[in-house]
Amino acid sequence: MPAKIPATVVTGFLGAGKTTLIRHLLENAKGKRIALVINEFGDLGVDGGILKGCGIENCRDEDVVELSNGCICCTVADDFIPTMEKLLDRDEPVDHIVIETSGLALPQPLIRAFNWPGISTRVTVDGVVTVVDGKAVAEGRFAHDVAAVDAQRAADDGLDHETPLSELFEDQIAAADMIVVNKTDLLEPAEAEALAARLKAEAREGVQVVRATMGALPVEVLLGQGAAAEADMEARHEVHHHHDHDDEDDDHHDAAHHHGHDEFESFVVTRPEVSDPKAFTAQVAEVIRAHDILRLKGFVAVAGKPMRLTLQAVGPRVDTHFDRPFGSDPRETRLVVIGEAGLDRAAIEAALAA
Ligand SMILES: Nc1nc2c(ncn2[C@@H]2O[C@H](COP(=O)(O)OP(=O)(O)OP(=O)(O)O)[C@@H](O)[C@H]2O)c(=O)[nH]1
Repeated sequence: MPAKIPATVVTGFLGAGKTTLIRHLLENAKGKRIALVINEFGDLGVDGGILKGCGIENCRDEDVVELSNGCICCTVADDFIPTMEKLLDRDEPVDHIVIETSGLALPQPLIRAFNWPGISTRVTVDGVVTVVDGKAVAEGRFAHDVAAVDAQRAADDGLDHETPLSELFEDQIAAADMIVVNKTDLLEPAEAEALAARLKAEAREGVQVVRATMGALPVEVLLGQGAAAEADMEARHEVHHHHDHDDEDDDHHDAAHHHGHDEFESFVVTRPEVSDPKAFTAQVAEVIRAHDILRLKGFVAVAGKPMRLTLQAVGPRVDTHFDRPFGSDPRETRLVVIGEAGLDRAAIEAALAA
């Protein structure tokens, strides 16, 4: 039987730097043929848009596959498995598969999917790489205190003291083989070191914690971990208490807390060309602040410029750069807005159109 194809799962909270890390990996793949599978939150396909046509030599458009919008634990049978099978059935096999999970997805259901008959004999999870926004976590935005939570749980089993965001973060840490403390350029060296030490203490035994800027890590560090993560799911248990009840309580499968993604929503805002990109960026920053938007990203059409302006905002920080000509895509501004459920869509649309 041929050796299993290794797959690396890249997970991490919204805007932590997953796409940036993958881009760096592709640019430095040293001839390795890598296929990408992308599971995005929001229906705009920004990450696919950034990675497709990225101009990187050994990254061909057909090597980038986007999964339909939605969480993998719901779509595994009709979307994820067929996508993987198609990839594995190619005449020219790839050397490695990299899967970018949605920044709001639990990694565990995806890893578990590798045990499905049909693919379990052909592919293995080489490693789960959890990318952390070092700046955000150091500022305590997704901070959590595992010891305190455990103490609360011990005191009252029926209570859920966690917010969805911190649960998600803990699940991503629990699933990791490697934790990348990214955005260290925004931290003092001592802060980055302290954060790395803290995450190491919270992670499973033996998990590597590395620091990075713009996800720049050698391919040898990221790939080839040989973890076979799908085979030791018990060690990577979800923090979410609801998964403990899955067997006895299947009726509640649709309840929001079962998935951890219904607490979030996203929509796309479309605008015509923008004449003053600086002013528009400031406007975006203001809207983010006013509406507690978690993540906003997409492409801006700037009057008189043939290139699209990529706009990326993580919390209050907005980055922009021109990436490539619009090509056959419509010349318009399209932004995906992601936040916790209850976003005031009409007000956000109005504010972005002002
Ligand atoms: N200063 C700084 N910015 C970074 C770094 N890494 C990524 N970024 C920026 O952070 C923003 C988000 O990066 P992405 O790579 O798109 O993050 P992501 O995790 O793929 O985001 P989602 O797909 O929305 O979950 C972009 O504007 C990046 O340029 C870093 O190390 N330092």
